[in-house]
Amino acid sequence: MAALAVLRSSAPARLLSGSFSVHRGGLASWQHYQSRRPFSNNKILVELNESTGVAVMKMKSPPVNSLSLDFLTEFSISLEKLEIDRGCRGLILTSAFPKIFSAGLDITEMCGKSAEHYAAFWKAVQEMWLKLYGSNMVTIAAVNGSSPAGGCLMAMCCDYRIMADNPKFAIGLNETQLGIVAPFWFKDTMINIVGNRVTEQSLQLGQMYSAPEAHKIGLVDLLVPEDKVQSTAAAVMTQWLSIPDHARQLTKSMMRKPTIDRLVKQQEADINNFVSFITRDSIQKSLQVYLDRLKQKK
Ligand SMILES: CC/C=C\C/C=C\CCCC/C=C/C(=O)SCCNC(=O)CCNC(=O)[C@H](O)C(C)(C)COP(=O)(O)OP(=O)(O)OC[C@H]1O[C@@H](n2cnc3c(N)ncnc32)[C@H](O)[C@@H]1OP(=O)(O)O
Repeated sequence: MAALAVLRSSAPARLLSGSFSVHRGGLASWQHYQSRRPFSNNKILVELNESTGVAVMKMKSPPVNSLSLDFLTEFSISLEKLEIDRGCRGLILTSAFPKIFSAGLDITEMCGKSAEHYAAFWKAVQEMWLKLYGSNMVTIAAVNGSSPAGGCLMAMCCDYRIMADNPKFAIGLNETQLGIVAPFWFKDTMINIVGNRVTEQSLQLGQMYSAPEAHKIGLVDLLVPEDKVQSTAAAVMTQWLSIPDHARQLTKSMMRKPTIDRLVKQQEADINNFVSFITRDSIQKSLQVYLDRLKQKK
C-alpha cells in the first residue's frame, strides 16, 4: 500500500499521458488505454470515463480469462497506469464474457515448465495481488460469472463485490480440489472478508459457493440480476466516491497494510516455496489429472 501511495503522489498525470499514450477525448467520451508491449494481445480492455473518474477494466482473454503470465503482466501494467492517473479514482473490474469472471490461475503455467518459469509466474501473481489489494482507488468487482481460485482472489482484492444472481455461477478458493494449497496471502485475504472459521472450512474443502451461498457467507456483498451487474457497480461506485479520497485511502491502508506487509517481507521466500511445491512429481501429477479431466468433461 505504501508503495502505491508513493506512486500516486509522485507521478503527475502529464507524465502518464506522455509515457503510455493515453488518448484523452471529450468529457463524455471513453478513453482506451493501449498497451505498447509487443507480446500483448490486449487481454485487458480498459475504459476510463474522464467525467466520472471511473475506469472499467474488462478481462478479455478467451476462453475463460485464465490468469497466464502474459495476462497477469498486462493486468498489472494496466492497473499501474490507472493508479498513477490523477483523473482516475475508481475501478470496476469485470469480465468481457458472460458466465465467466475468471477461471483463476492458468493451470498450464504450472505444469511441465522450468523452475525459472514457475518463479516468474508466481512473481506475477504476487504483483497482481499487491497492486490490486493495495490500490488507492475504490475497487469494485462486478462478478458476472464463475470465479474459482485466482479469480475469486481478484474479486476478494476489491473493496466491494457485486455478483450476478445466478445459482449456476460459483466462486471460492477451490485449490485443495486440485491437490494444491492456497498460499497464506490468499487465506489472509479471505479471512479479512468472511472470518477465520468460514475460511478454514472453505480452504480445507476447496469449497465453491453458488452466488446465493457466497452472498449468505458475506463473500460477495450484493446479488443483482445478471443484466444489472454493471449499472449497479456504477451506482455503488458513485456512493463510495462521495467519501473524501484521503480519508478513505488512509482507512483502507490501515485495514490492509498488515496483510500486505506480511507478503512483502517474505516475497522471495514465498516464490521459493511455490517453486519447490509445484515442481514435486506428486503435485505435477495432480495438476495434470485435473487439467485432463477439465478437457475431457465435454
Ligand atoms: C505450501 C504452499 C506453498 C506455496 C503455494 C503452492 C501452491 C500453489 C497454489 C496455487 C494457487 C492456485 C490458484 C488457482 O487459481 S488454480 C486454478 C483453479 N481453477 C479452476 O479450478 C477452474 C477450472 N475451470 C473450470 O472450472 C471451468 O473451466 C470454468 C471456469 C467454470 C468454465 O467452464 P466452461 O465454460 O464449461 O469452460 P470449460 O471448462 O470447457 O473450459 C474451456 C477451456 O478452458 C480450459 N481451462 C479452464 N480453466 C482453466 C484454467 N484455470 N487454466 C487453464 N485452462 C483452463 C479448459 O481446459 C478448456 O480447454 P479446452 O482446450 O478443452 O477448450
